[in-house]
Amino acid sequence: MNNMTEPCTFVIFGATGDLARGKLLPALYHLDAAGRLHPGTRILTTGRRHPDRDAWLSETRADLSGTVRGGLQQEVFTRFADRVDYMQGDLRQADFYKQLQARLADRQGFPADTAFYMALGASDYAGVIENLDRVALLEEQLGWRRVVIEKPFGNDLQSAAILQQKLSNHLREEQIYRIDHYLGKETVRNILVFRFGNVLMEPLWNRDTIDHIQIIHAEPQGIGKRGATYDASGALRDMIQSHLLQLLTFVAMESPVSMAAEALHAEKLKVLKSIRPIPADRIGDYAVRGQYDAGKVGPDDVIAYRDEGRVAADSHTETFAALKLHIDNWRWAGVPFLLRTGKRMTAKQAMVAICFKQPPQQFFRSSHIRCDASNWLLIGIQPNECLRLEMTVKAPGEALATRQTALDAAFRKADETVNDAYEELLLDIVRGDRSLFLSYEEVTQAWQIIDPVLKAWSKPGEDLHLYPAGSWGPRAADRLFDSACQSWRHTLGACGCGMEKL
Ligand SMILES: NC(=O)C1=CN([C@@H]2O[C@H](COP(=O)(O)OP(=O)(O)OC[C@H]3O[C@@H](n4cnc5c(N)ncnc54)[C@H](OP(=O)(O)O)[C@@H]3O)[C@@H](O)[C@H]2O)C=CC1
Ligand SMILES: O=C1O[C@H](COP(=O)(O)O)[C@@H](O)[C@H](O)[C@H]1O
Repeated sequence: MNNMTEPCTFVIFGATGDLARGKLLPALYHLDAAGRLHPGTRILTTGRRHPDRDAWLSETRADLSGTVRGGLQQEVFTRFADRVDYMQGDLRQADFYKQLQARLADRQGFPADTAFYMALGASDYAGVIENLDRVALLEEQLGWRRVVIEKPFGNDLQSAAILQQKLSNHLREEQIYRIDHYLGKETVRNILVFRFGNVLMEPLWNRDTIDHIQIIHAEPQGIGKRGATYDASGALRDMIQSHLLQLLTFVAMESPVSMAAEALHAEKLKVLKSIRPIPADRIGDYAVRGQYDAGKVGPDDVIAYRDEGRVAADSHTETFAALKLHIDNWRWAGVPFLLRTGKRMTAKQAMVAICFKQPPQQFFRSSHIRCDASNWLLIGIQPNECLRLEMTVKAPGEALATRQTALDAAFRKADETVNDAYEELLLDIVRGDRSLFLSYEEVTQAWQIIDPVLKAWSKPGEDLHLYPAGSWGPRAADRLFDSACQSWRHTLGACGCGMEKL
């Protein structure tokens, strides 16, 4: 067994939802398969949709068959299923907590150390925690009690403050794990290693050589069955307030004094604090919103966002958001950071794309500046995890003709697998390691940045651009660039890293 943790109980609220089905349960299964879950660890899942354990388990088995690496292994699934219990109920009803308390208290093998996981919409967190405390489930006499809060932490700056106030009535800060699964991704943590484990890039990593930076997340999926949760959220809250701003901090921060939680939090917070506020009267110059219309993703015809289940027919919730930010500090003055995310886009790709400035003199070109002569560093996060450096080289034959070529570096060897983000983070919770979880200050600072945009987008308006499903989003997002030479990067393309796709 490798890195096995102590036995504990995971209680998952929202275990019938998209997050649990698509990410949390596969992560727990993978940990079990790898012998990283203690044999005594138990999982109590809750939801409304299924009446009993059998119904929940049968859906979970079908889900896992489609999601786990290397296909479902019956032996592992049997062991996994033996750990799991399910409780149906409405978590807005007080009775639910009495039943939960009874289920955990009769100690049907549930270890006392317990992590409560909120795989729920943001508006439910405070109520659940208050109720857990009411039935004494947060008391720590017998073992630790930790609460995992999914992003977004609140709905805006004000509600985040209210949520924090409510949590602190029931929990010590050390019990709160504000999760952002992007920080659990190995390719995201590799940004820190790439930056601070090599001397090569540091002299170039600033305003002198960098033209602009793009932080991109595109996915072809729509919102599936999570209409109710997503329609109350939107792309800005769902992806930018958390994941993309966290990626930005990794790209932009100064070297921390160590990789310990406080040191990382401090450097990330400095970056967030240096971001120039977006002026409320000029939102359109800095932010573009869109919503997917019907279209074609690959070979499939797909419906418009407004026709998805549990979405308001006149919804103005954005499924695409793009933002231009400036970091007003010594290193980054004058370098725009462009963030873009969208659902029902052409293809899946998350990456950081760093565009370097044009050479000061064009020896190998006609006198006018050519847009395609920039060097790019592309840091693939998923599914293509390659590191790619695009540069200008001489084209064979013609005198001084040039062309672009790429140096590709694999993130992993072909026979290595990369753990899911949630695998590591779930173990960190059990170990009590909060270094990859967010501080409250970071969360509020991130809300501070996007709050003016949220306010402007809370109303319907002509600035909500419909884009066909299967495209790269609305063309209006192009207007965020400062120069005609700048344009969005979409994918890493065929990266010659020799990596097999997981
Ligand atoms: N989906 C993803 O990939 C990711 C999501 N997140 C975050 O995770 C959270 C959950 O998202 P997601 O799973 O997508 O949302 P879903 O809408 O898919 O799931 C919501 C879950 O909450 C349950 N629920 C809602 N109301 C009640 C209630 N009154 N009583 C009992 N259960 C209830 C639902 O149960 P039922 O369906 O049985 O009614 C369902 O299990 C969000 O905050 C999101 O931002 C974070 C990272 C990734
Ligand atoms: O937090 C979320 O993330 C997923 C995308 O996660 P990834 O690891 O697959 O990139 C997104 O689909 C979801 O809407 C959002 O809530």
